[in-house]
Amino acid sequence: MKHISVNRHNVPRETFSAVDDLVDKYQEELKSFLDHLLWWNKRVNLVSRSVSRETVWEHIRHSLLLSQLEVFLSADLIMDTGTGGGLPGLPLAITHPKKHLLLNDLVTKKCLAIKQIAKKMEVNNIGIVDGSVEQIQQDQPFLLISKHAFKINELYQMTQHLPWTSMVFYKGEDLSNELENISAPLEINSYSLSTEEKFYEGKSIVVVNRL
Ligand SMILES: C[S@@+](CC[C@H](N)C(=O)[O-])C[C@H]1O[C@@H](n2cnc3c(N)ncnc32)[C@H](O)[C@@H]1O
Repeated sequence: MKHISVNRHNVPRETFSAVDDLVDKYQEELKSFLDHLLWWNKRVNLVSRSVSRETVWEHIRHSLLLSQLEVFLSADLIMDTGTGGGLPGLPLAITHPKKHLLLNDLVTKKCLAIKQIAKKMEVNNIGIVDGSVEQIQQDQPFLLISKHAFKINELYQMTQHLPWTSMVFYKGEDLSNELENISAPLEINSYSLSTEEKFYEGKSIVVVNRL
């Protein structure tokens, strides 16, 4: 696939340290989000029912890794599609109050739950977009992000009509089955998160740019 270039990078240890500093700074708010998420998870299936508090906390920290990449730093409007219980969108909104985040999910009851969480926590820099990402209408350019919800080609086909500037995926490192049927020229930068920490083994953040 000559029209799609894939460049691979490793995320350095300092990036994780910077995220840990951010977690320390917003410790109280992020712990409150964790409490709300687990409370709602008993009523609405937002994350796996059997998942431990510690693992959900890791997902929150994982969500924040994007905040260290230029593609996020330079974006004012960000849409998180397939957000489920608000990951990665809500932790990013909590720690970046000057950015505006739109959180989208297909399932109305998940959207209602995250709306309630944001209201209770007074997180005012978000909007909720209920329904399939295919149906969304948006004129303003934005950064499209998604964690563990879509394959690259799947989301690309569903959002060709939207003015996203880049798409960011939280996913594994093997992209071989995800680029078929994309005819447009793209540049992909894949940032490996594999470190000595078991949680991040085989995980990456993939940035897709239109050329
Ligand atoms: C595996 S969950 C991931 C949730 C969250 N991003 C996380 O990391 O915990 C995938 C989510 O994508 C949502 N989803 C599936 N198809 C969708 C679509 N066409 N438009 C918007 N959301 C969709 C599902 O409802 C589900 O909440």
